[in-house]
Amino acid sequence: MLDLMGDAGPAIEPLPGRLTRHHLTAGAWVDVLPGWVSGSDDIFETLLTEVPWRAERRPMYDGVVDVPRLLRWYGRDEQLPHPALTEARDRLSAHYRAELGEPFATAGMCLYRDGRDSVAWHGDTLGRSSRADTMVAIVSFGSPRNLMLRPRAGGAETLRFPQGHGDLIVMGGSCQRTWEHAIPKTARPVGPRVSVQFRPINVA
Ligand SMILES: O=C(O)CCC(=O)C(=O)O
Ligand SMILES: [Fe+2]
Repeated sequence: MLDLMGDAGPAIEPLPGRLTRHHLTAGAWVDVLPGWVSGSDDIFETLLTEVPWRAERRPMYDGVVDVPRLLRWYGRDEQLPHPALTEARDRLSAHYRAELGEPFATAGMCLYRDGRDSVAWHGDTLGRSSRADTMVAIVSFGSPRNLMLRPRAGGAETLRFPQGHGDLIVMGGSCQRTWEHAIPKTARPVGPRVSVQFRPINVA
């Protein structure tokens, strides 16, 4: 999982011509590029140790439950915790500029401490993404976990996209409105994973 060349710094490959697009139903798509960021050990270490992770609690039924992952959200003008993440965001913005029509701006981060941490089925439908096509680009660091996708309309099979150290997945088109995604819990022994989600402004 971790890079063999431990002291090699992060390197971010150019995006043009390397992404594979999967067209889903209803105008949704995902682009994938495994191993987009190499030499990611340094980024992962920084994310684990320097991000001020927060535990959240949310109302559920008649009680309050712990959100099963730690969170941190970086606004448009906030310095990201590692320069390679700024470079990743800027490369994504440049590559998708024509199709997206605006840059990626915010960075949401999740820390899945082990296989018991997860995110339940949902679409990122707060803000403009409830009505309009948009993109959410996710870069993963650390232990691999599965990102699952299923159409809201039901019917089609659930799709599984394994997300490992340095992998990129971009959900685009109507994906947030017409499909749902999840990171399921796993009984396999897995170490921590951090995901960094880049979104345009007013998409969450
Ligand atoms: O961790 C991931 O890859 C997905 C996180 C996610 O879906 C979210 O924060 O909205
Ligand atoms: Fe999400």
